Amino acid sequence: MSANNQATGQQQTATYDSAFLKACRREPVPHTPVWFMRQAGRSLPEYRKVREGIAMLDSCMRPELVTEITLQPVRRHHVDAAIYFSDIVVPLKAIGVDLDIKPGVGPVVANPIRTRADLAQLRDLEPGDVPYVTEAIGMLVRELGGTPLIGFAGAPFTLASYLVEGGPSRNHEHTKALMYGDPQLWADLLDRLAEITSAFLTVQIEAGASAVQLFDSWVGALSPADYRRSVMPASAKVFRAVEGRGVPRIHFGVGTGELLGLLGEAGADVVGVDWRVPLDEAARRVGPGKALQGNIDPAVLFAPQEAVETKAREVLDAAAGLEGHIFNLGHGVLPSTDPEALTRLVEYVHTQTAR
Ligand SMILES: Cc1c2[nH]c(c1CCC(=O)O)Cc1[nH]c(c(CCC(=O)O)c1C)Cc1[nH]c(c(CCC(=O)O)c1C)Cc1[nH]c(c(C)c1CCC(=O)O)C2
Repeated sequence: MSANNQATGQQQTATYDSAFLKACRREPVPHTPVWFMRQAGRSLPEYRKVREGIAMLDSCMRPELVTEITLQPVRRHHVDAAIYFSDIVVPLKAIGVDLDIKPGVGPVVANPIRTRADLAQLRDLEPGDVPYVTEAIGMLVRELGGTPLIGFAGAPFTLASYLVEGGPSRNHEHTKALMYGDPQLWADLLDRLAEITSAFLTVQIEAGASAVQLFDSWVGALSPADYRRSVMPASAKVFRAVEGRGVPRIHFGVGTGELLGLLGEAGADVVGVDWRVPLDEAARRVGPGKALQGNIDPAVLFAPQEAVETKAREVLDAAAGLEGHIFNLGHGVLPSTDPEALTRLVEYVHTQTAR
């Protein structure tokens, strides 16, 4: 057995009975598991301290720093899972795409992809392109013990949006122009991205990640018909590539109320829900055989504790009949969130649901 496979095996054994993985498998849980999207990051003073003077993308390539940042919210909040500290554009950077993450802006791409010739920027990702990922996950698996590590990647549509627009976009106009105007080039672009994303998730699983989340953050901009025709084949390809490894697959996007059924159909074991659709209604839209993750509005954390608990109670009540529920926010932790409000929320959910 290779050292990597051994790490994978050890991690899967140590974490198998965790509340988080049980909920992903829709088995009974000792308490509702909790983690937060963007739990590692600017809301934590200890994060801001270790990141001082280090650019975002550089920090993602330093295994010891990645390990420390990934562990910070686990230590502080006692969440039920860690999420690997990285970014959705890291695999693109690793294959040589000229891009950067600008503070307060997000990913910015030097040469946007809009023609067939531009596709040449996207070669296959090899494990050797991201040695720091394998190394950091190996360290994390040893440190985390029974706490599962979630690996992640950006989904083809969301990555395409950054690549085609050249940066963050409100209306995704260039992306949609390509999707509607040149369906063959669009399909080829998404297929390339599916290959890269599949390879990136596979590296994380082989290094010891216990679950993976595919972030299609901006796909809520599409109608169900367009999603099914122009995006779902590529996302489904990613889910098939990581199927059958005993590693649950989570699928999440913002504003995807009308797409929830399709997000599940694409191949997810767990569907992430934002705060716009209550979980009981989300369960009807997703159908049986899938767990749900969510879904308190991240802005609620700015209200007094009592109001946060009222909202958390509503989420737990709506989730009462679900086959499997992982408590989370409906999108990432906002940077100016009081970290103590997050710690108290974890404690509230754990005590309310202890069985
Ligand atoms: C769309 C998207 C991106 N990156 C990601 C997504 C999907 C999730 C989502 O919908 O929020 C995913 C991501 N990015 C980051 C993580 C870390 C793990 C975690 O969730 O704790 C994860 C899971 C770190 C990060 N990625 C980024 C930061 C902030 C930069 C910093 O701390 O210097 C962090 C902690 C940068 C980034 N990268 C991106 C954005 C929009 C930004 C924020 C820009 C800004 O407001 O400054 C692209």
